Amino acid sequence: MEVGAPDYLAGERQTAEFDVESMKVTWAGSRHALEVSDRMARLVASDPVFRKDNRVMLSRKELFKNTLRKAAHAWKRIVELRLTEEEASRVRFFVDEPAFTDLHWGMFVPAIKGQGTEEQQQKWLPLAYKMQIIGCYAQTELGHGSNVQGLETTATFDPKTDEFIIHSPTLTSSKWWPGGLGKVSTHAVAYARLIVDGQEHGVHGFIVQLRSLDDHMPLPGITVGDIGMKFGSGAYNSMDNGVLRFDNVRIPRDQMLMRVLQVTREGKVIQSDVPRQLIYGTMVFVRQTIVADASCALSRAVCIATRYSAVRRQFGSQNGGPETQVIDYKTQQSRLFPLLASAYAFRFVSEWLKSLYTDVTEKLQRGEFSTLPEAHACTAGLKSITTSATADAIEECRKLCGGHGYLANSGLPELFAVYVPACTYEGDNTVLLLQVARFLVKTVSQLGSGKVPVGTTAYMGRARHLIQCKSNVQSAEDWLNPQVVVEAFEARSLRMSVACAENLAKFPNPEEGFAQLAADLVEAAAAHCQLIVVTKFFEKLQQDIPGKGVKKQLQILSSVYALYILHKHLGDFLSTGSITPKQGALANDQLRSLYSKIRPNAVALVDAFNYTDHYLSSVLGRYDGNVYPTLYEEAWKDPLNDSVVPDGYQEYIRPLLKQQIRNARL
Ligand SMILES: CCCCCCCCCCCCCC(=O)SCCNC(=O)CCNC(=O)[C@H](O)C(C)(C)COP(=O)(O)OP(=O)(O)OC[C@H]1O[C@@H](n2cnc3c(N)ncnc32)[C@H](O)[C@@H]1OP(=O)(O)O
Ligand SMILES: Cc1cc2nc3c(=O)[nH]c(=O)nc-3n(C[C@H](O)[C@H](O)[C@H](O)COP(=O)(O)OP(=O)(O)OC[C@H]3O[C@@H](n4cnc5c(N)ncnc54)[C@H](O)[C@@H]3O)c2cc1C
Repeated sequence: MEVGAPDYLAGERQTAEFDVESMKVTWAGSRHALEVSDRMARLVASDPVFRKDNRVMLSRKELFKNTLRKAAHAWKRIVELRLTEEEASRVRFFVDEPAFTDLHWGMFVPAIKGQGTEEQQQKWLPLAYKMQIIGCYAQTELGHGSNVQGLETTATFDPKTDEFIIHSPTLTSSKWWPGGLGKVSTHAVAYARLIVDGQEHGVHGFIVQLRSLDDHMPLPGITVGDIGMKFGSGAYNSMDNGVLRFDNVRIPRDQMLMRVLQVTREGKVIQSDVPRQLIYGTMVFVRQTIVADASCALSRAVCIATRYSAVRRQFGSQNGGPETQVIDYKTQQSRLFPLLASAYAFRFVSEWLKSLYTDVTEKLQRGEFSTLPEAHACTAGLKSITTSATADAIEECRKLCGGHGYLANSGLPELFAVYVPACTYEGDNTVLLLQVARFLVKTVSQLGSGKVPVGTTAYMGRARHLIQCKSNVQSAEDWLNPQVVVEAFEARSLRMSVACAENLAKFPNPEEGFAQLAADLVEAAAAHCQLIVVTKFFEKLQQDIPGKGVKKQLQILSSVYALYILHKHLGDFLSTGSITPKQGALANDQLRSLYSKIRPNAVALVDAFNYTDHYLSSVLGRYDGNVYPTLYEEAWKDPLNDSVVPDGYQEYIRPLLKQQIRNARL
């Protein structure tokens, strides 16, 4: 905010009962992270190349070229200022425009790191780090995305030349969707069925050069292009999602990523001690980062809706006084505050997931693979529930802003359009929950075998208690006790998983049973994942959290998150007998009183996200709350208002009006 400019939300900020600066540190993860983030946000906001207010007005070609310009400029600044990787990734984040760089840094580099041998990493990573090559992740095909084993592209070893021949045998084997592929990438990690000596060895990753490093023309045998416009204006159309076909393209043998499986010069196939599933490792990595992205997108939408709800007034004027701020309506609070609590919940669960991922990666390096299934289930499940909730929440925030939320300059329509594919990419959310369900059913089936469940399924080890326990909540106050809440969530989750396992046992063919019960299995999986989010929020509160009133606010938010989920899924809690209808009603009473506690802190709680006006790009979410004059000013900037009488008047409006006059005379 400019120094001396009026702050229309100052009154809201004065009622805060906690230290906002300390909350900023907690949200960012550390003082260092906050400092880096803050510095990079300002660097981007102050650079005119990164302006984005005109994005939705640009044609696809202009938008795309502008994205290239921004990406090149960002890289130039990163090199000039010698930014660290942490700083560089914050710059890309605040530039806030989907681009080929997301896939280069987010998937191409991690795929080589995770699936390449030491030598392969040494050869390719330095080139990628300096952006002397630009890469994408080419897995999905026209015919198959979820079913990775169903991919049709082939990689056939030719022992005569020591090469692989990469080929697209059918139309449906065309690579379809990879970001950065359409117009930019020089290289791809392409996934194909490995064939050696006529034998198939499953799907593996291959580094394939696509375009000349001299003139960017596709290499012989490569057909490549963009797949076309996507949902919304601006939005994800800055990305060149691409189509790619291979016509017997030859690559050297050492361009197969060989950490999991090696093919020797003689054509021998050697399985290393690394599990096959590591071929899916890049997806595990990215799913984990997508959970953190969910908290960013959600907090951004909530920040806009909260500030605007405090500015906007409707009805309730008494004796000519001001009308009621819409944030004071209980219905507005019951729709908005759970989303605010969810933003914090997703932030902390993503922090935890990152540490789990780091831990599992270290173990994998040491040759310990036992925690991989849990890492897969957690990343898949949390990716699924956080992205679904966030996509719904962005749309809810748009509605919370009434008519003005539908204006592009509210920032919400484009945020929704950019965000919503997160429910599909990196694994369709339903398909991912089915993976979690498989893991849960397996865990339940092993309960009697002496194998003690660990990690996020440790609670299943108390199955005997959880299957019959009764919640002892007697008052609304009791619902503020984390242990009471967690036990209700554990009982609900365990009972849903056990019910699924029992029903599955009735089918002679387990796969047929799994297919028939899929809808119930998905609900059991979601219940388990919600339990994880609730538990990790409460566990966060066990840590030392400095700053006046900060912990208190987080306690309130954690209870709001948990009781909101309980209220939303009351049917599950009641049908499993985890709580009684009376206890459900008490939870709702508690939720209502918690909303009143959030109310004076709401604006400060979104200020703690520390978003610049540039990043928010929302007239409604401006830090200073100066909404109406800005909306009015912005309207006149629309190209339609360049002339008072519109183009087309002479051809289409005037003749119409004249004709009406003639008709009227008749
Ligand atoms: C800095 C960062 C920035 C980030 C920027 C990013 C920008 C984002 C931009 C957008 C970018 C978008 C980019 C994109 O979109 S990239 C494309 C993303 N594509 C997908 O996500 C495809 C989704 N499909 C799959 O993952 C698999 O095919 C599934 C899993 C569905 C089935 O598979 P399959 O038919 O083979 O499996 P199975 O069911 O027989 O299971 C077999 C066994 O394997 C285990 N298993 C399965 N999966 C994993 C795993 N992952 N780790 C460890 N283990 C795993 C499984 O538990 C089972 O174990 P067990 O029961 O036998 O013990
Ligand atoms: C914006 C965007 C960017 C992308 N970027 C990349 C990229 O960079 N690289 C890349 O390789 N891919 C990329 N993808 C592809 C993406 O990973 C796939 O679209 C995704 O994995 C879903 O696969 P699908 O499209 O085959 O969906 P489908 O599997 O065809 O899903 C269609 C419907 O079928 C249901 N369904 C499918 N299987 C089952 C099942 N077993 N049981 C029950 N229901 C089922 C799904 O729930 C869904 O409702 C991108 C996609 C998008 C939208």
